[in-house]
Amino acid sequence: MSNELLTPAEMGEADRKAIEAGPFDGIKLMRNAGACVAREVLRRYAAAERVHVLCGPGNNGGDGYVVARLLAESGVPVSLWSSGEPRPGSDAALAAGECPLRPMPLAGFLPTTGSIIVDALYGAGLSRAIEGDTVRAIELAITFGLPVVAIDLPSGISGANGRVMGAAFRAELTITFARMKPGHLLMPGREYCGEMVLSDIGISDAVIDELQVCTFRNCPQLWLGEFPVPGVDTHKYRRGHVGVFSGGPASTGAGRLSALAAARSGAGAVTVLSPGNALAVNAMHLTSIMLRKADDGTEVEAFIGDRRPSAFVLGPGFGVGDKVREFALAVLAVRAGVEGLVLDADGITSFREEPSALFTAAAAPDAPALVLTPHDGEFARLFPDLAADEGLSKLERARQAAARSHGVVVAKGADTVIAAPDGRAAINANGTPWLATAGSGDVLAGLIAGLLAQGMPAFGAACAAVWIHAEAGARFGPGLIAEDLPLALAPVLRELTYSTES
Ligand SMILES: NC(=O)C1=CN([C@@H]2O[C@H](COP(=O)(O)OP(=O)(O)OC[C@H]3O[C@@H](n4cnc5c(N)ncnc54)[C@H](O)[C@@H]3O)[C@@H](O)[C@H]2O)[C@@H](O)CC1
Ligand SMILES: [K+]
Repeated sequence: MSNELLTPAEMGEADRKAIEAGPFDGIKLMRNAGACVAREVLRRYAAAERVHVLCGPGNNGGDGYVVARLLAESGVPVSLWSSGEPRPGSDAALAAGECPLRPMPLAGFLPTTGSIIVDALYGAGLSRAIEGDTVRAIELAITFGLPVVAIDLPSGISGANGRVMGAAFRAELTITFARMKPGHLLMPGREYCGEMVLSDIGISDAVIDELQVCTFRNCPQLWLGEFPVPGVDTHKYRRGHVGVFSGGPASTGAGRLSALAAARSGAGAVTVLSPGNALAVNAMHLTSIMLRKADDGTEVEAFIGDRRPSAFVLGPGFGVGDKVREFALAVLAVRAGVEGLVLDADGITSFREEPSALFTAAAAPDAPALVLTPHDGEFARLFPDLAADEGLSKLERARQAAARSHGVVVAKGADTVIAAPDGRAAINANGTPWLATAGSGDVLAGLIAGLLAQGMPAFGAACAAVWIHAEAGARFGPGLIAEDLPLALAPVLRELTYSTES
């Protein structure tokens, strides 16, 4: 696995363990890191008239001295600038000693057009806001419109949470080592990193395994082993049955989008549970998807008893109020057969006055899995204290929300975070702005429920759905509307299904 995300502290620990385990000591790891960066610079920026390497006082600067030496040895014109001397005896001091170029003070940094910048000022060790000469260098890079290649992280971006600390370089390319960090994927860090390259510098998987990391980049590797593939002897009810609650006559579309997505995801049957006064509207728009009246808890329970549904979607277009709470608690009270409840949109907002009722129901032993899919506003309604806590990253917020709610939390956005109550979390990285369209969240909710209904565990189902949804949106591209998404899921699902067979 190479999709673990390491905080800067965990990365430091991995460096130490790798050095202890050998065969590479600190300076050798640094030479490997510098060599990876130099290779990328030579390959991608062969036409650069000059490379300005900006070195900080720590090991990030140490990588920079290696890059400067290797580029100079390759005949590239290099200017070396330093914001502070490396500590005597450190690996960075050794790397500086091996570099034939003498650094000039960063205070005098003046680039020329046609050159590029290698940013080796601060990486994992950034501990406070950037200021002074570094801010000036960042401004000059912008003024001259120079491409920036960042080593490990663009200086000024926190590896832990992706925040800009004072100011930051906007890199065209960021080369990081061993594993990515949360700050590479959380916004705004992701935008500042530009294209990302993950380089192997000789830190083994065994060393990373020892850290028992529970934060991941969301990619198929994380959940493909749990992805449902129907056996040849299956029948429709073995592929799961999803119930989707519809809103009233004027807001039935959202539920139908969820229903379509659940059906496309491979669930064998889908039923729209509709208020009596919206049955006619729903009936006009449904073909393979079933329709059933559900005006109160008794009718929901009767449906569960008769049809043995395995997952539900509640919230899209439903309207805020008592009925949501009644239906959600009725579903969470089922003790066998129902795998999960996806609570979205109005479903989340309806619990704002009394979230503990929801969380307690989800905490009960053998309760169906709860999956919450809030965007920022909905998140703040259910978890106001976490949303207001400036000290928490989106990753930490989602993780705490999952622990508190006893549910899987899908904190949506350009950097969707999926967190499980047991502490696992994944940050999604294939998001696309084309998904920022009305109804796209309804499709996501249906997709999660469809995967849950087929027996996929809740965290995996949520991660898979987020990734598949984004992949489908990105492939469709311009012109995408939510109605297109259920069908656009098909090629992505097809590829995943066949890749599990190889
Ligand atoms: N052996 C290792 O540990 C390896 C480390 N590597 C590199 O080492 C980096 C981490 O090195 P370090 O832990 O030394 O950290 P950094 O080099 O990122 O920064 C630490 C130094 O910067 C200073 N500093 C932090 N924030 C500052 C600010 N806002 N303004 C001014 N000074 C500031 C600190 O006081 C310290 O001197 C990684 O990002 C990676 O590039 C790689 O060489 C691979 C091997
Ligand atoms: K850097």
